[in-house]
Amino acid sequence: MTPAEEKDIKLFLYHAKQCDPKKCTGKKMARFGLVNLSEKIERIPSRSILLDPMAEKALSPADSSKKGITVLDCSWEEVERVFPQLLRMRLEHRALPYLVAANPVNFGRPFKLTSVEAFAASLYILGNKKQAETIMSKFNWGHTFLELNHEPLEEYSQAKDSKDILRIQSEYM
Ligand SMILES: C[S@@+](CC[C@H](N)C(=O)[O-])C[C@H]1O[C@@H](n2cnc3c(N)ncnc32)[C@H](O)[C@@H]1O
Repeated sequence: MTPAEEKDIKLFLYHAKQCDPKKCTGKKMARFGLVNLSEKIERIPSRSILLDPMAEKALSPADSSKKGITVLDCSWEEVERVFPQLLRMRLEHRALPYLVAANPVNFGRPFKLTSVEAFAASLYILGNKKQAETIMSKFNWGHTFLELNHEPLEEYSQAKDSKDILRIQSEYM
């Protein structure tokens, strides 16, 4: 698909109110109208992809038919407690493959992405590169994330399925 043909993928953010709202990248996206923000867990649409750092399956282009992408904006200290609670919901849990953070808090650290980085990486992998650039353009370090990860993101976006993603990831780790 060329960028001109891209149809926006719906983005959902469940905000657990565990971070400083002034520094929260998800809240900033909501201020720009780039994400549907909810503080009620039951509002997360079923069958959307839930970006879960602990999920067994990696996100791949084979997930492009799912109903939107959901990020759970919580503290990293709470991740291991909060995500297992969501397993009862009908969501497709997916982890992102090896990518390096470019945000000022975790710059250079693999896997530990902010909400906006996680959304942008997913959009890129699912073929919505223009939408990924649009959301990152609201952050002064946003372009750096896409630049720093350009090579793996391009490769991941050409992958066939989750297994293929893991094969590509192993070349970067
Ligand atoms: C833990 S919160 C932290 C948000 C941070 N306070 C902010 O301002 O962006 C980041 C969320 O992005 C998603 N995420 C980040 N890195 C991920 C990864 N490697 N795999 C899957 N999801 C990831 C998850 O939904 C995760 O809960």
